[in-house]
Amino acid sequence: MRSPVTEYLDAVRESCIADGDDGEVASYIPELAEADPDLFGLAMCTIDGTVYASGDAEHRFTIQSLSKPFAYALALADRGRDEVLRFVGVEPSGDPFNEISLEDNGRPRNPMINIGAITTHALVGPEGATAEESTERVRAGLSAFAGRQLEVDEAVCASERETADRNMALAYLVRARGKLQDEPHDAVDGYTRQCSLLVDVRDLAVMAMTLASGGRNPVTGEQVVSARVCTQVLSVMATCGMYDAAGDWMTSVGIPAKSGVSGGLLGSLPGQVGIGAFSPRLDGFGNSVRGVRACERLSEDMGLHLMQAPEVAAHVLYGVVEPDDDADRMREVKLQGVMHFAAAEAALRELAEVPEDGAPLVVDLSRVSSANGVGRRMLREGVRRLRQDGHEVRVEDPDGILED
Ligand SMILES: NC(=O)CC[C@H](N)C(=O)O
Repeated sequence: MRSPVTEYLDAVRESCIADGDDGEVASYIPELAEADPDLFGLAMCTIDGTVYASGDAEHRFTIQSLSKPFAYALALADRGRDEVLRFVGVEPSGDPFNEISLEDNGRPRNPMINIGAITTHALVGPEGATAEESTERVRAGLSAFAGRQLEVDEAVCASERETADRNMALAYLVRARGKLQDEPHDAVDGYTRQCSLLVDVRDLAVMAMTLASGGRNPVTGEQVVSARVCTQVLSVMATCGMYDAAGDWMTSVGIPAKSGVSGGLLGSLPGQVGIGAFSPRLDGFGNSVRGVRACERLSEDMGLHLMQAPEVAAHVLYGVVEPDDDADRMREVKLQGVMHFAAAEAALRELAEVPEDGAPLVVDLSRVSSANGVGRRMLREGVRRLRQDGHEVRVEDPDGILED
């Protein structure tokens, strides 16, 4: 059976093509100007590692700025958040991607624009790593996000190096402010190799889903970075990933995302989906025109906006069975769904209502699908207090939801 999801992606692609062919292929890197402007691929990866793809999904292109969130993730993993924040900020610049966006203290404003990404590249690897070691760690790290070994497109890399005056100038500026750990030439060289890694839209979808699932690659199962690192990266993508169109993007699409000049675009919706798109024609901000349209449509049709309220808490109570005088006088509180703060709060309120009539209580968690740290602590505390008040409580927890 051909999946309806694949057919849906085909329909989204076709509707974006029907909208016209505006936008220009990037030409400031001469090799990029050679791209076929009509290429258009779209892919989606789910949390269990299923990848759906449509259109030119096998075509490989250079990752360019889509590498930035992943290099940032590696720097955070290798040096820690506080250390990385000493060198690169997290504020949206509102500037184009190649602007001189420095704070008064000399820190680049964020890691998603060139000046911040060059600085970030030099922070990958252990303290004291050589420029070559950082660059190889970036290649290997991005490969782990993709779940396959990524290679550099040497022609694009050489082409960008020859025209990298502006990036070189940015690197010298940061170096002059004491925020660049490598020699400017080495940092730009490594960053350019990072941008020249070849990917296709499936890779992007898997990489995006890895960020969206707390750092675990859904296909290989490898824990690439920690969940805490992913939270930081996704937050910066949400506020800075689409350059000076970031606000417009967040309100209309509502998915943490990153774009790049070769025409790639990726979106990471925490816990739900990773999206990869490729179409080389760019708008004035340097974002893929068709990629943006496709994401707008996916978000609208599938209700993917991050700020849309989920309906978890209201349905936490599956039912209460009151003690039956004829039987063994047991009371049951049956809970269901995902146990976050809001759901656990509703459950605690229900537990607080349990009358002190001596009937033993069963708290049934067999329909609870998962709990986070807060949900678990709150439920445990509720049970502890009931017992302290003299209730006889048994917790039915076949999946070990309350265990760490
Ligand atoms: N926006 C981009 O994709 C820019 C990346 C490109 N390598 C550059 O440094 O200019």
